Amino acid sequence: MSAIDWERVGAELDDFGCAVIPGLLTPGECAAYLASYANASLFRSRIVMERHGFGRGEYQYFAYPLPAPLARLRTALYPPLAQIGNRWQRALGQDERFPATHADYLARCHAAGQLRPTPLLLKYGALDYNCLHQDLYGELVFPLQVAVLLSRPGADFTGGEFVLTEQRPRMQSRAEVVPLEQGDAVVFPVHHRPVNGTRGVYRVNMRHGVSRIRSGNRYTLGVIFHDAA
Ligand SMILES: O=C(O)CCC(=O)C(=O)O
Ligand SMILES: [Fe+2]
Repeated sequence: MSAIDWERVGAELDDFGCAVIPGLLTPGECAAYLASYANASLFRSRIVMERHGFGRGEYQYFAYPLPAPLARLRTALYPPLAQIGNRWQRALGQDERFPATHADYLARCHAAGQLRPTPLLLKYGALDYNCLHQDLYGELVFPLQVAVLLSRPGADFTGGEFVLTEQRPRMQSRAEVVPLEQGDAVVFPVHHRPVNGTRGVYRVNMRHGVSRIRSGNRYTLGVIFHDAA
């Protein structure tokens, strides 16, 4: 965690709308998260994506208390992301500021009736995919989130690329495909981000998803910082 170059992460988020943190988790940590998918007692709910028109595949939301390593990871990732989020708030002329610690942000969520944990594990098999979406779960939205690839591309699965789209006002949309290795994390905006244009700062709408898995199984850990209503 201490080795992460947050300057670079912030700059790439500004320039491209996403940034990769290589090797955020070790192969051993990835394997442990992946294995925990089978432990139903760790989760508050399981979603079969096809039933909701979300795509194909499934995911489970962790229950509170989160597994200790996950709680530590989310707490540690939050402060530098809150700084980037606050910089974006200023750029967009928004008044809301994110507190310095995740505990204080969660207290805000809880006061607003957003009480349920949102970190999740996603599981995809051959032909599965995740439609472009935004992880909004109530009024309070922390502007950045993180997804960690737990499986090995090329070995455990093929296809299944992480995809982001950026919808610019009155302009054509732009796509980014984010290559990830096992343990790499991608940081990306939950719903929008500021972009510097010739006539000042404007706001672009962001969505993320996963292209079709061609073969094998692909698992992801999703870290979202706001709780759900
Ligand atoms: O499986 C992925 O890479 C996407 C996960 C996702 O949608 C999320 O973490 O919110
Ligand atoms: Fe998502």
